[in-house]
Formats: sequence, structure tokens, C-alpha cells
Amino acid sequence: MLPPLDHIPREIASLGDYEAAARQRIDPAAWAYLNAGAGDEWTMHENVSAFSRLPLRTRVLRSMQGASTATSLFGCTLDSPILIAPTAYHRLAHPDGEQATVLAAGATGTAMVVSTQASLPLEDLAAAAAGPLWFQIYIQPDRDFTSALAERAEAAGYRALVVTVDAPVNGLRNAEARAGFALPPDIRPVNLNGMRMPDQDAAIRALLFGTPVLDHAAIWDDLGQLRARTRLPIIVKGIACPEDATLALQCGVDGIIVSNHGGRVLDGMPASIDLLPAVVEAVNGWVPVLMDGGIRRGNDVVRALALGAQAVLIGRPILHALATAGALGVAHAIRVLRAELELAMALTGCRTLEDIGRHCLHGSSLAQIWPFDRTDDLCLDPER
Ligand SMILES: Cc1cc2nc3c(=O)[nH]c(=O)nc-3n(C[C@H](O)[C@H](O)[C@H](O)COP(=O)(O)O)c2cc1C
Ligand SMILES: CCCCCCC(=O)C(=O)O
Repeated sequence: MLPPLDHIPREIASLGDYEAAARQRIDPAAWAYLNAGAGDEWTMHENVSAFSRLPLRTRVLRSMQGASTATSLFGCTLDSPILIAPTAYHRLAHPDGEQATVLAAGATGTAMVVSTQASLPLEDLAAAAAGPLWFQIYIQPDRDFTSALAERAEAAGYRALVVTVDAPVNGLRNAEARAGFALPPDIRPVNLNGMRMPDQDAAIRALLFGTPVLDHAAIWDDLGQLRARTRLPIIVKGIACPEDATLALQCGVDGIIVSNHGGRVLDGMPASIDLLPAVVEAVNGWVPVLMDGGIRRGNDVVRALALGAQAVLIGRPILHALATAGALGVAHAIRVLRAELELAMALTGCRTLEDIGRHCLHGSSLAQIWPFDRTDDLCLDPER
């Protein structure tokens, strides 16, 4: 395995280049955890390839004076609508772990979502932050522990809670099984230290009868209760259909992330970008809708915003950049993606993020995924 780089060579020009560089620097079993998807990885690949079915529509000779990618979300001012998705165990990718990612996020004006399963204490990460951090929560079998975790995040200065609801059970991790992945003893979910595990009976029943331990899985009431226990904005992550978006709104959430968990939970789900329009339609502007899954180019950010996302999150590319060159790599990867976004905005005639709309996409491609009778108003307004 190669060591991390201390500079960025010119051969690394895109997020895809980071994937190739990272593969040479991560132990194969850890790679299977950090990069794989569930089952046959159809959804994971679909997340990326679906973007290429949305051709962009250019506009020319439009003024770009004062152009900007800046935005604001849940009281956080951000340099761009690109955020760092929560991913577990950054120390599997680089010895500095989340500490390096937090540093890079601050240096680039990017909000980072720290995972419940971070490999470093959430308080230490907050102390190192120079920009906004949000904390991702899995509602744990021990609900009191979950509330205490939310309180710790609030006390440490995290600006929002991202509650992930799409992984009540681990996905079918065939790649991890084949590679024999196990967490090394020195890399642990340290923020879960002291948590009580579900009762032994349920664990034994699961072993004997093959039923998953779902007795303690979160339900909508739990989300409502967490809402009542924290002042932080709650953003629910892992919404994939309009019915669940509506239920989330009824629980009083402040934002929604459309996500299929990077294709790591249920292989066979559609690409995230294909799930987005129906959720946006259901939410109808009540709260911001974000999305993640498969964003690899600035063009993809424009496509997601064109379909109604207010911002996007990136997962694996951050881990690839971290493994390749630590904090420097992550900061560079974010800069590369942002520069691509600026280029795509200039060529689609969008001076600000508010200018991005469905008119940035060719109408014929939209008919596939926009199930509403609105395609007629797509491209006709010359001012848009
Ligand atoms: C190695 C890895 C670990 C992840 N850990 C978490 C996690 O702890 N919490 C969570 O909500 N999502 C987790 N995710 C899902 C990401 O937040 C995100 O939804 C997904 O990676 C986006 O897709 P992308 O990797 O194609 O950008 C993880 C993803 C990966 C690849
Ligand atoms: C029961 C699901 C645990 C998954 C923890 C980390 C994660 O989200 C991921 O690996 O993906």
C-alpha cells in the first residue's frame, strides 16, 4: 500500500482521480467497507450513471457579474451548496481521521456532517472546527442514550442534527464479507461508548430463528420525541418517497435529505436523483430538500439543484481524498468540485444558485422522472 501524499500531483484533476489514488492507499478489506455498496451494487452504480441521463441545457451571453455559489442553510452561511455527508470511521482512510476532514471543511467554507460512528470524539472535532458542523444521529436502541448524544452535540456547538432513518438494519454487505472486513481494535465508534445494548433475549432469538433484531428499531414517534427534546434543527436523512416526506413534515422536521445511503442498504432502489422530484413535489417548499448519492461532478450539482434540491452532500469522494492526501486532499477535492460547479453555472447561464432551475435540463430527459404535468413550462421563459 502507498502512503498518503503530501502534495497534490497534477494527475489528480477530478474526484474520479481521487478514487483511483485512494484504492492504492487503503487496505483491501477496509476498501470493501469504505467504497462498496449493498448486494450487487446496482443502486450504487445507478446513483452515478443516472446523472448522465439528464443532459444540460446551455444559455449564452448572460451577465455573470457578481456571480456566486454562496448559500445559507439552517442559519449556516456556506461558500457553496456542497456539504460533506456523514460517513463512519474516517480513521480507516487516514490516521488523522475526522480531524483532517473537519480541518478541510473549515478551510473551504463547507459544512460537514459528523457521523454517529465517527472514530474520534464529537467534542474534539467541534473544538477543531473552523466552520459549521452538523451531527448525524442513528436513533439507538437505548433512546435515553440517543437523547444524551443529541444534547452532547448541541452543547459542543453542532448547528443541526441529521437523523438517518434508512438503515434500521445493515445492508447486504457482500463485498465486506468476501474481503473479511472487521473493524481494527483501535478504530471504534467512540461516541457510542457507554451505550447499553439491546436485551440479550432479542439477540438470542435473532440467532436462533434468523429474525433481524428489529424490536428496537426507530419509528416515527421516536423522531417526534427527538424533535421535542432538542432546539437544534432536525434534518431527516434517507427519505425516498413522497409519503415518508409528508410524515416527516408532520413530525416537525426542518429539512429532508433524499438519499438511498449511497446504495449501501437496499440494492435495487432507484438512483437518488430519480427519487428527488417526487419528494420535492410533496414537500412543496415547506422545508429545504437536500440530496446525496452519486455526485461526482459540478454538473451533477447543477442537475440536483435543477430538480429542486437546495444543496447536495458527497460521501465516498471525501473518503477517497482523505486517504490520498489527508486534509489537503479533502480541501482540494472540495475546491475541484466547486470550480466545476462554477463552470457549469456559467455555461448554463446561472449567476447565482437561485437562477438554477428545471430550465437547465433538456425537457425530453425530464419526462422520464418528472411524473407531473409541468414539463410544458420548462424551457419557455426567456428570462430564466
Ligand atoms: C463508508 C461509508 C460510511 C457511511 N456512514 C454513514 C453514517 O455513519 N451515517 C449516515 O447517515 N450515512 C452514512 N453513509 C452514507 C452517506 O452519508 C451518503 O448517504 C452516501 O455516501 C452518499 O453517496 P456517495 O458516496 O455516492 O456520495 C456512509 C457511506 C459510506 C460510503
Ligand atoms: C445498522 C447500520 C449501521 C451502519 C453504520 C455506518 C453506515 O451508515 C454505513 O456503513 O453505511
